[in-house]
Amino acid sequence: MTEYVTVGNLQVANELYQFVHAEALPETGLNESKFWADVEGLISDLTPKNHALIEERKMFQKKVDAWHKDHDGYDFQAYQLFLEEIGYIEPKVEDFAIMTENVDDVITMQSGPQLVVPIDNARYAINAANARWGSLYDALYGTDVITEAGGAEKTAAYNPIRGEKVISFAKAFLDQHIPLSASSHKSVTKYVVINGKLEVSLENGETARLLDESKFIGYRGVPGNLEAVLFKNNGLHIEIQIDENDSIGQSDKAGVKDVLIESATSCIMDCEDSVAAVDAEDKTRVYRNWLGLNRGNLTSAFTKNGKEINRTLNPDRSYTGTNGENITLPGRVLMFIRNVGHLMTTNAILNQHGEEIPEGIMDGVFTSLMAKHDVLGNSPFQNSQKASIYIVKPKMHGSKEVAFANELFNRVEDILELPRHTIKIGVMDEERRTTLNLKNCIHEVKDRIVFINTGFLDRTGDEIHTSMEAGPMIRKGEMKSSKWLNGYEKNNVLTGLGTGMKGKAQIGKGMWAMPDLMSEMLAQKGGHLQAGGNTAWVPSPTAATLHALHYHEIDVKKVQSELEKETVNYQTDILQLPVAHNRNWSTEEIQEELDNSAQTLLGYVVRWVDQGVGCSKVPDIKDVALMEDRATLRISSQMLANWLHHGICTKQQIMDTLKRMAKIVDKQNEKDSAYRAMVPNYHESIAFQAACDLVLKGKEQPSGYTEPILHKRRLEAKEKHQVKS
Ligand SMILES: CC(=O)SCCNC(=O)CCNC(=O)[C@H](O)C(C)(C)COP(=O)(O)OP(=O)(O)OC[C@H]1O[C@@H](n2cnc3c(N)ncnc32)[C@H](O)[C@@H]1OP(=O)(O)O
Ligand SMILES: O=CC(=O)O
Ligand SMILES: [Mg+2]
Repeated sequence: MTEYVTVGNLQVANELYQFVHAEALPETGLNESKFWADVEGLISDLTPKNHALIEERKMFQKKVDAWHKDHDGYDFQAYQLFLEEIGYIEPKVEDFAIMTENVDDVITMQSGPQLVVPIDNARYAINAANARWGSLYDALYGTDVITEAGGAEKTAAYNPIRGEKVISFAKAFLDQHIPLSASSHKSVTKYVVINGKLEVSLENGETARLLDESKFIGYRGVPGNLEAVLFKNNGLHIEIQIDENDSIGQSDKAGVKDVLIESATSCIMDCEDSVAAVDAEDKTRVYRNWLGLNRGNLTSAFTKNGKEINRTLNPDRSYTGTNGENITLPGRVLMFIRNVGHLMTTNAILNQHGEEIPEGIMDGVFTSLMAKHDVLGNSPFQNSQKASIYIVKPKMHGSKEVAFANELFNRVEDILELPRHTIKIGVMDEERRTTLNLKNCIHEVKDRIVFINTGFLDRTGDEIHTSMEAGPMIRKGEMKSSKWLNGYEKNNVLTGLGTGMKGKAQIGKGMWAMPDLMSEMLAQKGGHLQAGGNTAWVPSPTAATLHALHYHEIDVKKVQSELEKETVNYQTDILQLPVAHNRNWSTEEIQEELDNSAQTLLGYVVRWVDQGVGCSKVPDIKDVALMEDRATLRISSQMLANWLHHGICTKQQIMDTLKRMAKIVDKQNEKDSAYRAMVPNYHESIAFQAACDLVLKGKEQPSGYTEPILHKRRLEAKEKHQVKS
């Protein structure tokens, strides 16, 4: 049972109240009683508006459902007109350009990878904050980018054959982007600095310089005996590390022990898709981690490979510049915090009627309160050089919901005594009504917007749910190449550019959801830059280091300058529903689709409900490990619900499939001592019941979201098993 403290007319969970009182509020310059009184006023003013917006979502869904039921077949013109008439497609605002000020250079000047991390996991969150720099040697050695052919297996001890391949790849990368005036980095025997310029000795006895000398910008050590050489290409840094005594450096002609890559320039500390936080206890843990990141004192102690590790935030990096001046580069990423959306309520605070308050309002207040410590300089580190707070707001439907987020942020700034527009917003374009009205959405926050991003996973879930009554959907694997999705991606970039985002805000692309397929990522994810994205999401620091290589190859600003000339309207494409017209799937194909969705769904849900893990790596039926989160779960559950609704499969088939897949998932988790098997007591397993609900009640879930069922079942599991998170 949650214990509450009465604060004015609010009931605040004791755990949260004590945290705010003792840890979050001190040194913010805020008066505690005024703060709570202001929060109470905010909750009482904005809760009815929040609820009204959720009601409006239901109203639209009802009308869309009814339209499809009334219209056999798909008449595009009629459908478009209908959406306009009901206000689902809004009249477009006049042209405008965003006006956001005080935005960090990472956003306005640099293009680079964006890492996402569940903030409830301190060990991962600190790792993410430190992922600004990554070892290219480690990223290559540890992944499938380097094949195991020819004796290059990943062995427990260092495999010099694999090591050779890694070094060769890294030096070829240097040759491509930091070329020498002659020969190759592979032939360098010494790097030295002479009169502020880099000079290299080659194994043939000759010397060379850089083809473009401006790419050398600094060093560590002394000019004749360097420890590090610093380069800049396309706005991103590369550091060659030299140490002849190091085990790798010893075997290198020039003593090179590693090539460090500026990797994730920014990171999203996530409170949403990747997090399982269902009550005051969980939310306080989330907020405490965020506070620690803003105060610079978050730590995590753990044992890895028999070694005790105490992980802390990395300091900035120092170099000597070419004119002998000191250069300092950030040692950490620029952090955004992703709040939850407008849907859920939380029992961490109850209002004057004893009702749960909207969780998004609570996140807005508290994540900004923690970030005020960064604005005030209450940390040895600095996140924003421009005294800004960066919040990503997900899962908003249409411009009214964005206007609501703006109103919330205005009010929060007033409560926290922050200048107007200190809080910047990243708008996730991941719901259909936002895609169709993106320009209007951006307009509502034109003074604080710093990013738009295609969250194509949630967006796919919303596409399925919105058109549930239109017919059975195409198979999951076909979604990525479907017309609507392509149009959605293009519309996002062109709308961003059309509202003046080039050089002012990020136009982001979505997650690489196959964390172990790095070779494939290297082959494909450059496409995000070619499409005009100046950032794109990666699931791990290693992926960030590898994805950073794309930004050396492609100058996104140039790509964007070309795209800015395009004036295509993609609305017609966006409205092409992914309904399967050719439905002659074989029994095997149908079963394969059911198996695939059921396996990843169960593999994710069982850890969420029983263990409170919000993001997991789950093998699919082909044994490819997939990043699963609430958005991918939304797709799987809505797919199954859609096929069930249209009679492509029966309830019995779904149940048989879930039960069969539960056995496989149990087997996959057999080495986890904390795991609770779902088989044979399906009725006892709260996780299995949650999985069933997600499919069988999927059609009724608001916008097809998974969190109402996940939260309810997790709370039930915590209660039943007396779990402390
Ligand atoms: C639709 C959307 O909203 S997408 C956004 C939401 N998704 C995410 O945020 C994905 C974040 N990624 C993750 O949570 C993880 O990478 C997972 C769950 C996919 C895989 O996790 P694991 O199975 O533990 O990965 P794996 O064993 O390969 O690697 C673990 C190591 O990588 C690190 N790591 C993995 N992912 C991350 C990350 N996102 N940030 C920082 N470090 C990370 C861990 O700290 C750990 O290193 P350590 O032992 O030194 O601490
Ligand atoms: O949040 C990201 C998504 O794809 O959904
Ligand atoms: Mg999402």
